[in-house]
Amino acid sequence: MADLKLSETRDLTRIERIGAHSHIRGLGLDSALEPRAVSEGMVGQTSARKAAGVILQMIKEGRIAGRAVLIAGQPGTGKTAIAMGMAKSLGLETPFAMISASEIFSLEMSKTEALMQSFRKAIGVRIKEETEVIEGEVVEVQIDRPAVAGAALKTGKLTMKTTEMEGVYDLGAKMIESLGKEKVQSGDVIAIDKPSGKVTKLGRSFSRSRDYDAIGPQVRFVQCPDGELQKRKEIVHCVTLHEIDVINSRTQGFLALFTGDTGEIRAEVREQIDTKVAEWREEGKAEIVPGVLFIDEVHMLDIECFSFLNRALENEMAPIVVVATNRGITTIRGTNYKSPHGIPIDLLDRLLIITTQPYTKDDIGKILDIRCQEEDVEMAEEAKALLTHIGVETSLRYAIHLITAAALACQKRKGKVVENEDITRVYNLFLDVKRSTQYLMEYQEQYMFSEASIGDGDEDGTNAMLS
Ligand SMILES: Nc1ncnc2c1ncn2[C@@H]1O[C@H](COP(=O)(O)OP(=O)(O)OP(=O)(O)O)[C@@H](O)[C@H]1O
Repeated sequence: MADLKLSETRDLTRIERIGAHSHIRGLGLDSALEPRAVSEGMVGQTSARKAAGVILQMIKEGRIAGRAVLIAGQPGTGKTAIAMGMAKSLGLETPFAMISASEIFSLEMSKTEALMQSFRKAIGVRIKEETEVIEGEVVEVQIDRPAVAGAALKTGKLTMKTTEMEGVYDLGAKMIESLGKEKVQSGDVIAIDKPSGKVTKLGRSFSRSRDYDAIGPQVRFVQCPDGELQKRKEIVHCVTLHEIDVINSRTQGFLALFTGDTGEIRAEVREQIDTKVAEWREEGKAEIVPGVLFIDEVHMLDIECFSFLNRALENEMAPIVVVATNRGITTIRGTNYKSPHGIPIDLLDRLLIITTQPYTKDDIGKILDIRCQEEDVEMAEEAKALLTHIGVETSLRYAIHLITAAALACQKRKGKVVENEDITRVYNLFLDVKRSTQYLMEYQEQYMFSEASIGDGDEDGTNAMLS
C-alpha cells in the first residue's frame, strides 16, 4: 500500500514538472519591482511584468480588494504565463484559483454557481486556535499488562522531560494505542494535543544521536524542548471559504473535496457560514485573506456571468479577479452587441488593463532555450537558431511543441543532441496553423461542409521556409 502511494505521487510530480508553464517560478522582478531580462523562467514582456508586479504589491498590502485586472494581448504572448508568475510570487498562504471561462458551463450546476464556487476558492480564512499541548522528550513509556488477557483495560505511565523539568502522566487505553501507533519510544520528542489526545512525533532528541537503533535515513534529530512541559500554543489553520462550504454542505460532505464532485451548495449554507466567519472575525479568531481568481479566456463568459462578476466584485470579501483574453472587438456572448474584448463596457471600466506585446526574435530564442532546459532536451546551437526562426514565422507555441517531438526524432536515430535534421523532420510531420490553412484551401472540395470560397485564405499562407 505504501509503495502504491509513493508511485502515484511520483507520477503527479512528473505531469506537473513538464506542464506548459512549469518553467515559470515568479515574475522575475527585483526588489524595486523592475523586471530582470531573464529571471524565474520569465523572459521579455517587461512592461506587462512590471504592471503585474505593482498589482501584486497592492494585493500584498491589501489595497486592491474588489477590483479586477485584465491581461489582454495576442495569442501566445504570455498572458497565462504572467498570471502563473503572479500566483507563484504570492506564496502558499494566499489562495489562487484558476479557471478557464468555458469550464463554468456544465449540466451539473448553473454557471453562476460555478462562478460563485470559484470566487470562494479564492477567499482564504485564517483561523487561529489556542490549544494546550504537552511537549517534551520521552524518558520512559511503561505499560502495565493485565495479568489475565482481556481482564481489564491496559494502563500505564509516561515520563516526559524538558531541559528544566520532568513529569509523569497516567496513560489510559486510548493514549496507549496512540503512542503505539506512532511507535513512540524513549528518546523521542513528542507533542500531545491535550483536548484530542493526538500524538505527534517531532523527532529524536540530539542526546540519543549515538544510539544504534536511531540511525536511519528518515530520522530527524531535534533539541529537547525547554520550559514547562504543558504549554498553550496558537495553531493557525488556513482554509478557503469553498472548503468550509463543502465540509458543511450536508448533501456532499468533505469527501467531495477530493472527488471535486461538489454539486450546488445551497444559499442558506453559505449564509450561515458567512455569519459564522463574521462572528469569528469579530472575536479575533479568524482573518479573511482575499486571494486571486484568474479567469482565462474571459470572452467565453456570457452577459449573465458578467453582471454576476460586477456584483460579486462589490462584496467586501471579494478576491482580486484577474482575467485574460486574446480577443479584439467582438460580440458579447448572449447579446448581439459588440464590445472591446467581448466584455461589457461597465465591467471594462472597473478593470486595470495590462497589455502584452508580440515577442521579438531574441525573446523567442530565450524562451525556447528555457523550455529546452525544462524538458531536458539538449539542442545544437544551429538547431536552436532554426527553431527560433520557425517560432518567428509561425508561433511561439508551435515552436515549443516541436521541442519534445524533435527530441523523440533524435532519440529514434540514436542521437544525443537535437540537430537541424530532427527539427526539419518534425516540422514536416506536424503542420502549423498557416500550412494547415493552406492545405485546407487547396483540398477544400474533398472535405465535408466546406464553406470557404477560393481566395478567402491567408495570402502568405504558403510557407516554404525549409524547402
Ligand atoms: N515571457 C515569457 N517568459 C517565459 N515563457 C513564456 C513567456 N511568455 C510565454 N511563455 C510560454 O509560452 C507559452 C505560451 O504562452 P501563454 O500560454 O502564456 O500565452 P497566452 O497569451 O496565454 O496565449 P492564449 O491567448 O492563446 O491563451 C507557454 O508555455 C508560456 O509558459
